[in-house]
Amino acid sequence: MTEATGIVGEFFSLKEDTDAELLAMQCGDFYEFFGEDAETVSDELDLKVSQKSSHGSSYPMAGVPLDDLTPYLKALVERGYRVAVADQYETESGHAREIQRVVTPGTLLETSDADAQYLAAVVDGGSGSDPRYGLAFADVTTGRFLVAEAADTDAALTELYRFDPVEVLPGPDSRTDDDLLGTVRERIDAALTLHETEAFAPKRAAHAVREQFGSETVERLSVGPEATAAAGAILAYVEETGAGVLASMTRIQAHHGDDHVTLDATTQRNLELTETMQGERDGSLFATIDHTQTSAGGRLLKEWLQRPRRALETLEQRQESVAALSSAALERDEMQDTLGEAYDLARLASKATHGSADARDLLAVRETLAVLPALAETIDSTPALAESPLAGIIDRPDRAAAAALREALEDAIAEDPPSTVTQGELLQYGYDDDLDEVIDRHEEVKQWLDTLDEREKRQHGLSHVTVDRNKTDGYYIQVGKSAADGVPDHYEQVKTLKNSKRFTTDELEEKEREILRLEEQRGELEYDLFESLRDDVAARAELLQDVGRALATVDALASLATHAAENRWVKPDLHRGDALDIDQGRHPVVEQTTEFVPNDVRLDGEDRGFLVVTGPNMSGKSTYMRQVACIVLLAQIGSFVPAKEATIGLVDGIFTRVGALDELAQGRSTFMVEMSELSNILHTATEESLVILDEVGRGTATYDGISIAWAATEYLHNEVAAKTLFATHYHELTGLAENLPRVANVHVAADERDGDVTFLRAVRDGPTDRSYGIHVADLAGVPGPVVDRARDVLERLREEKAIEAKGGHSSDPVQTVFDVSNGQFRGPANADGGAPNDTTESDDIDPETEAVLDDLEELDVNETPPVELITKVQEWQEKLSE
Ligand SMILES: Nc1ncnc2c1ncn2[C@@H]1O[C@H](COP(=O)(O)OP(=O)(O)OP(=O)(O)O)[C@@H](O)[C@H]1O
Repeated sequence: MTEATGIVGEFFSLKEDTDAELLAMQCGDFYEFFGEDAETVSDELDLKVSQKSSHGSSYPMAGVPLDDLTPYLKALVERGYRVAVADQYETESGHAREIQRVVTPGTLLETSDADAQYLAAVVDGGSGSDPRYGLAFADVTTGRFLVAEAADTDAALTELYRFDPVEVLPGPDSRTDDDLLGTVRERIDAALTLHETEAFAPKRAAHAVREQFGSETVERLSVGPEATAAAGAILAYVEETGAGVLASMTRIQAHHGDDHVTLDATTQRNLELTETMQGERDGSLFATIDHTQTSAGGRLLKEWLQRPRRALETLEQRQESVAALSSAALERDEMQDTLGEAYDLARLASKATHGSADARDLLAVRETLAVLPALAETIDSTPALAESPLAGIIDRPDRAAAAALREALEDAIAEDPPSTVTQGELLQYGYDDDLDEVIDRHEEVKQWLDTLDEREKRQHGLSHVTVDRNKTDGYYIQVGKSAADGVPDHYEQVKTLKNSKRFTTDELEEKEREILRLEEQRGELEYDLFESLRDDVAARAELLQDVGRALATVDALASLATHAAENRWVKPDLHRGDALDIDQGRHPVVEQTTEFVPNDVRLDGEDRGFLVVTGPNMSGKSTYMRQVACIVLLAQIGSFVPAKEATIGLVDGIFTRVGALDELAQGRSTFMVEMSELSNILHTATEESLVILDEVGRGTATYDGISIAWAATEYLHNEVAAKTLFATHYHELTGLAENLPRVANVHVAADERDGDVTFLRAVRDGPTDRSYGIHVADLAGVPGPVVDRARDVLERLREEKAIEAKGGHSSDPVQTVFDVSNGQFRGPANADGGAPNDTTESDDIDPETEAVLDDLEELDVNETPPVELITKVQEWQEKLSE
């Protein structure tokens, strides 16, 4: 094929200069895609492909009209493409084209989605075995910019999951980090972009960050070189893609994991914070409690849920506001109505800095600025609200500056401006003297033209006269056929129609020239004035962000108050101790759709820190445990909680391990996932954490499962000492309460009468006596013979098996035996006259088994890391099966 020339050749040569996957090149009134790009675009967006010939070859071509590019770009970027845009501009010798910007998922400004749109960078600065991460997150649509640090891969993933970026820029060392990137690919729906490595170079990055945010700010942040490199890389990337929004990034904030409750990625998913396990928004905790009126308020509330706080003072302040707002129903309604008038100020600020805000956007800025004093008025005139922290929230932005900007816009922008910015009618009369002069003259000529028909009728005794304009004929006087013969001599005919004739006159032509000139003059003058007004607004980006933040905060608090008031939620008492006491708690999401049976939860740091939750399948164990996690989480965003009364000791992290639904599809064995999640919890949870374990050990053979569950319980109890709820079908575990001082049993009650099970959903102290699993199988329609056979097998298992168990006090291990046949513990070891390991002396044990038993005896469970324990158990199993 011969080399393409002409515009196709130009397209390919521009394409070579960019690493974007697609190129849209302006050709006159269209943006065109050629070659493979045309085919991709046509497949994705259903565009028609035609052929363009160049130098004897033909090339696929697809195009979109100039004004329609934005929605197409948006659609392509949302499908994960990076699209370069080459604009055409005039030169002395014709025109030229140049790539002005590259639109990527993280730099797309034209989003209509209310969600935050984070661009993330992650830099690994540690050594191979000791990684240390720096992260930066920027939302170009709102100017929000944060840096964070993470001590290991899991912590880095937790932050990434928390911010849920749409595009991730891995630093040079992170690109080969399969642990990190593999999980990012699996769990986060983000485009991975390999940006030039120089952008991550420490010196260059630090310089960029100082230039953008000022040296002082950067020093105050005191983050390590990795986080600075990540921040610098983001700045370089935003600049290079040509998004033109750097000016809206007015502030850099450090996100300190320590201020927030640790919520690892798995937990965020398990608790269905922002979407359900099936990926739906509806049914998530966020969707349930969201009554915000503005998209900024919704974004903030979601951020609160994803980043619950640890600081008691912050939480109590939020609680006070929620309490005040929930007691003042009428005023809250009024404030929510007022908030309904607000637009997304942070996004408008970004549009202004980018130069894409039109007059309607500035009008939106003006209207939203007016919301602030309106809210302040309601707050000030309502004692309960005025005395709450709300008053301070409203006063935080510079209100005088906000009022001044609003007034400036009030005097400037026309009441109903068009969406184009080049054709005038954007500004009010009186805003600018020169403009007023043009407007006066323009109006005068318009007036002259508007009244011309009447004058012509009167002066020349004509009937059926109209004056109008169109593209081909310009201004004309149209006279009905019957009167057309009587027009004066100076009328010059321009066109004959079926029922009329069109004329012009010298005077009309002159006025036409004048009005065109005035229109152009007015358009240009207004555009210049508008641009400088827009620049003024852009220069106040930080103020707009402050006001936007204040409105969003009030909106989010009012939303919490609304939900609390409508659902009878109560204000929890927060404290720094261990006790968790929930009286008649409910699950915040399940209670919306079910006649919910409330349940109590009581945990303390002394004799009740670990609850083993048993109960039949389907009885409500998972719901109960999730309810506890959700209530604690809600309390730590400052919300009220679904309960009659609650006292909540603040936690530093919430960890969950619940049944994995979809991991198999992602190519990892369920059991492997289960174990790595367990391992993460055992390593990371602390004494101040809340741990929720649902059926740990289920993914493997029963005895493996029990052993792991058993060992994990001991470790969590003895070493970690976290507040834990552990639901299990292994009834053997209920015996642990006898040996481990902080373990207590609770069960979800069911009533069995005449072979029928009724779920009571009530949680009671003590273990359950049966599992009812076979009953559920029966309920589910498993064939009769299978159910009967299962009963037989169960019976036999109960008769034949006994499990050896080890108690808790590491200094003085207690040997106990749980006898499944009678559901009782036989320990301590020699309580029934013989130690369980008496059996090792039996004659028929082979040497391999004996070796395993010796090994087992020697192993100190409390001193052995859980993962090693698991490996050991697997080793023994293999030996025994040999
Ligand atoms: N307190 C409650 N009040 C009303 N309905 C409840 C309550 N708790 C649970 N449910 C309902 O009972 C059903 C089963 O609950 P859940 O999944 O928590 O049971 P489970 O004991 O964990 O089951 P399995 O052991 O089979 O996993 C769910 O549909 C849930 O909505």
